[in-house]
Amino acid sequence: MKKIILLGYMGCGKSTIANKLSQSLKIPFVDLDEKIEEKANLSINEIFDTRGEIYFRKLEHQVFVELLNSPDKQIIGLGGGTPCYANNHELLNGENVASIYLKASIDTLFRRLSTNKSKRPLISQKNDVEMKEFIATHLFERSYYYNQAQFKVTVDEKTIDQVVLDIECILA
Ligand SMILES: Nc1ncnc2c1ncn2[C@@H]1O[C@H](COP(=O)(O)OP(=O)(O)OP(=O)(O)O)[C@@H](O)[C@H]1O
Ligand SMILES: O=C(O)C1=C[C@@H](O)[C@@H](O)[C@H](O)C1
Ligand SMILES: [Mg+2]
Repeated sequence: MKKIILLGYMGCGKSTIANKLSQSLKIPFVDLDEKIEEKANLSINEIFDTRGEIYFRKLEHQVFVELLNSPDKQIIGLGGGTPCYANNHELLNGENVASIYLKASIDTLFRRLSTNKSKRPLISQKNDVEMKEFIATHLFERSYYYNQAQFKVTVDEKTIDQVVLDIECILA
């Protein structure tokens, strides 16, 4: 398998799990958000603030396609919204791709994101009540796209190592 793709809502653990999986499988990890920041030479927050979300979504699609077309074996951690724009969800079932949805509940996401929202422009200005409501609605709207992944791993109440093991079983 050339590309292992991890996807799911902000805070579900894509970057954390991909890093661990990368160490365990000895396959390099590429974080799509970081690649976009490199390419634009701006942080995600700066891209949203100065260029707007539509510009970001076009760049996100372009960088995702470039990564998929590269010949290297890679673990790719998508951005939280990647599968939901520009028909990117259709790329989750491409040749040589294993796509895995890291599924987290609203409560898990709220807990993780409320302590860590400054780098996430879609939620950075929201208070706790607004954020919980936003996550619930947004996750519901996005679930159709996340469910296009080939595999699904529930992450609630699991340690990072447990999630990594679950993924290794799927890939074995
Ligand atoms: N299985 C887990 N158990 C406990 N905490 C976890 C687990 N997985 C991730 N976390 C924690 O949840 C937070 C969010 O994780 P991470 O940044 O990896 O999410 P992400 O999906 O990459 O988010 P984003 O889409 O915003 O980049 C981090 O603080 C991380 O340490
Ligand atoms: O869920 C989203 O739409 C986003 C998630 C992040 O990973 C970044 O890609 C950006 O903040 C947008
Ligand atoms: Mg991440």
